Amino acid sequence: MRLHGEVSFDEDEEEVVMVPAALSSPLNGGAVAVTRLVVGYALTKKKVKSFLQPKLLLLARKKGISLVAIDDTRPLAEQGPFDIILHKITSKEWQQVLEDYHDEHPEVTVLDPPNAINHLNNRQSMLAEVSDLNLSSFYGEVCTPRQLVIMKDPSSIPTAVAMAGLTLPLVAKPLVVDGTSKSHELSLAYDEASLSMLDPPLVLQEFVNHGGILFKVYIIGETIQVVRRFSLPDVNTYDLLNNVGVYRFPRVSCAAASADHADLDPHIAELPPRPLLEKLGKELRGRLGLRLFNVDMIRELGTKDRYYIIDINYFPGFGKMPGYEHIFTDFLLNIAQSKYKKCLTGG
Ligand SMILES: O=P(O)(O)O[C@@H]1[C@@H](O)[C@H](OP(=O)(O)O)[C@@H](OP(=O)(O)O)[C@@H](O)[C@H]1OP(=O)(O)O
Ligand SMILES: Nc1ncnc2c1ncn2[C@@H]1O[C@H](COP(=O)(O)OP(=O)(O)O)[C@@H](O)[C@H]1O
Ligand SMILES: [Mg+2]
Ligand SMILES: [Mg+2]
Repeated sequence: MRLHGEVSFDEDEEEVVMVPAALSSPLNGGAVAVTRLVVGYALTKKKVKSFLQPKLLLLARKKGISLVAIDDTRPLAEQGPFDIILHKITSKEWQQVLEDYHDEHPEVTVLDPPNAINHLNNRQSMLAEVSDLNLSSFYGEVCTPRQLVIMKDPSSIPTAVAMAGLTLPLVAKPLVVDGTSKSHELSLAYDEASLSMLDPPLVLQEFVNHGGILFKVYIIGETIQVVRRFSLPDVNTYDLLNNVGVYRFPRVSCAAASADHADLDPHIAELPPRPLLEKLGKELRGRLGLRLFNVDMIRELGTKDRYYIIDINYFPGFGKMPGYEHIFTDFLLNIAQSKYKKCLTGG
């Protein structure tokens, strides 16, 4: 572990060690840690605006965390040194730069490793990781809707759907998730014949009625926070019998507008039990190899504890989370603290 400074002694003759982390407990021999943690970030302008809010920057500074913009016009190796690199850039070039840099600097924590993030850039591999969760002993069952991947030939879709036995209506989602607005252009299909109007590659996912409320489960390291968001309305039999075609629908649930204070049916609005969320978070961190993500989860209408994961997002809009600045800065310091403790114990 690279120390930023050197051992020195303050006026109380206390050994003061400059370490790249805020250690709340005294160091060996009673030294008190002085903190400085350097976090390099590679984020789009839009993300910088939504995530690096003044309240985060202020608290980070108070906690001895320097947030440094990575200059993508200069070699990464000439920048830093960094303790942590935080990023959300989808280009292959950036991924290669990051992987080469990490080969040279294994001591730098990359949040999160590009190869783990790539799993979420495809709506098939995204959910494949969580299709066989077995959490039923933790207050509920969590699964994923049945879905079918269509790579090409739209005319083949109606037959493929009939062969797969998928139940209408279906949500059509672009297969690739790459941060563009196109990857969020979703449609609802009411009948099989209309499916041939769709534009592969896509995934067709069975629509699950869930009372129009979705749970956004945000995960930052070991911290989990769940919020309610408005979602698509239920589709009843009448709708199915009296609608044909494929309908594009706008982005509904990423709006910051929370449904947490809406007047909702308690059976629909009741949050998933905390033990379930804790177990789910632990499972997903392990399976996905990620520490910064969220999960769109719905409870099937009429059930008490049957949940479906319908979407997983890397480095989502944490800025919308109440109190995110405290959660995120503590998360960064905990990373450095555990690295430094490992360094002290040779672990
Ligand atoms: O896909 P969702 O569920 O709308 O979540 C979005 C999504 O993560 C989006 O990222 P991207 O898929 O466009 O790359 C996030 O945009 P930013 O990275 O600019 O923040 C949104 O913030 C997410 O919304 P939410 O945080 O409500 O899940
Ligand atoms: N299988 C589904 N059943 C019911 N509603 C769904 C389903 N899939 C998506 N939705 C609705 O569409 C919204 C967007 O779908 P999602 O998979 O989260 O795409 P995005 O990555 O664009 O957020 C969800 O927030 C939810 O409201
Ligand atoms: Mg979503
Ligand atoms: Mg998404």
